[in-house]
Amino acid sequence: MPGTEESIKVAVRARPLNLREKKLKCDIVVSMSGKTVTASPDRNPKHFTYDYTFWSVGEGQGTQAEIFEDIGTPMVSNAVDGFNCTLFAYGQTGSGKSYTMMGGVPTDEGDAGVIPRMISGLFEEKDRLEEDALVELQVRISYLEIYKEQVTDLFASLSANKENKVSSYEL
Ligand SMILES: Nc1ncnc2c1ncn2[C@@H]1O[C@H](COP(=O)(O)OP(=O)(O)OP(=O)(O)O)[C@@H](O)[C@H]1O
Repeated sequence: MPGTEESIKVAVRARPLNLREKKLKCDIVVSMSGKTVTASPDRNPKHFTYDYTFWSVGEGQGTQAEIFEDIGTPMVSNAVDGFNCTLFAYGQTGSGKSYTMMGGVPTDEGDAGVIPRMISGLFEEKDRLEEDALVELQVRISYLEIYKEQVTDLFASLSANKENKVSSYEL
């Protein structure tokens, strides 16, 4: 991000155990302290340091609002300053990518993910700057999924594509 030492920031988020994992009485095999994540803390611990860590395992911890505050807000202000920004979610299936990016229960505002929060923030900034007649801003958005080396345009099925075909491209 401009104005900071590193142009790429990496965050890790732990999600709560799901029902299946609870039924199986699975153990949580990571711990977090500050920016350090420890894998297998009880035997053969391995430490990894990130720019941000979000525990999200207990109630009210690592909330959607905190993720937006730490990651989304600086990206909105950098985008408004004219820099290209990318937010990229990576993780195995069921690890919480969609929940982090888009959110959970649609009717619960507190559950909204980083994308809807960033879009609101972006348009608030756009309105504010245009009201002051400082600039005229254009906003362009694309929404892509990369799965098994296939890039899929997730907006394609929502737009004018009447046959409901999703555009995708081989990498
Ligand atoms: N931080 C979290 N707090 C509460 N629930 C979460 C959290 N992260 C994920 N979940 C829940 O875990 C489940 C799996 O999450 P999600 O669908 O976001 O995973 P995913 O990585 O997008 O999976 P896939 O790659 O299979 O699409 C969902 O029911 C989601 O609501």
